[in-house]
Amino acid sequence: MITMKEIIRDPHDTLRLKAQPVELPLNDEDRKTLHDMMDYLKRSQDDKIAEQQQLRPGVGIAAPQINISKQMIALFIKDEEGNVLLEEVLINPKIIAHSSELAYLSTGEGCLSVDEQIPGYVPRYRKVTVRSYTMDGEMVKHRFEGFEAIVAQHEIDHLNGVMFYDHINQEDPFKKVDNAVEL
Ligand SMILES: O=C(O)C[C@@H](Cc1ccccc1)[C@H](O)SCc1ccccc1
Ligand code: NI
Repeated sequence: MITMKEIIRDPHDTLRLKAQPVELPLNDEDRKTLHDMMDYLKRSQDDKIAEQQQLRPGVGIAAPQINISKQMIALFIKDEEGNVLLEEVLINPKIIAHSSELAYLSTGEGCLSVDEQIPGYVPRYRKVTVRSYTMDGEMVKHRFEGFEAIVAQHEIDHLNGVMFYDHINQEDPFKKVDNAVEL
């Protein structure tokens, strides 16, 4: 079971590697890893369990964050009423198209692998089309926009050794970003 102990922290080297593509169909070990990642997200969003197990809430997690340098991501996003908006795994994902328009969270971003707060806007594409694969090796295309697109890009960055703060304007972290919507 994944707890905060299994989540590696900056500046661990693995967070800066380009993760390896996984072989399809997934073997049992990789299937278990993905299941454990999704299970972490669900437990982390259950207030009681998160409190008991001292978990930081997450809406996404990438395998490199548990020191597995493979191209696997779990996404789990609910709305305020607790309805599931997105429950998806991305295997060997690639952004194959994106809007010219950008978007960023007015609150900036955090990361389960970064213990300190790093303030600043993180500009990302407002819409992305992601090609990825199912556990059985079927190719799928996902179109994400808004918050879901931001989460997907944050996680895909982890597969490329990129951290959210790499995108923050060092001179002026809260500088308004041209051609971007603030979410
Ligand atoms: O570290 C991770 O990859 C998981 C992050 C992903 C993330 C951070 C900021 C913005 C989008 C995605 C965790 O989900 S951070 C916790 C969190 C929880 C709910 C909403 C936003 C961020
Ligand atoms: Ni992160």
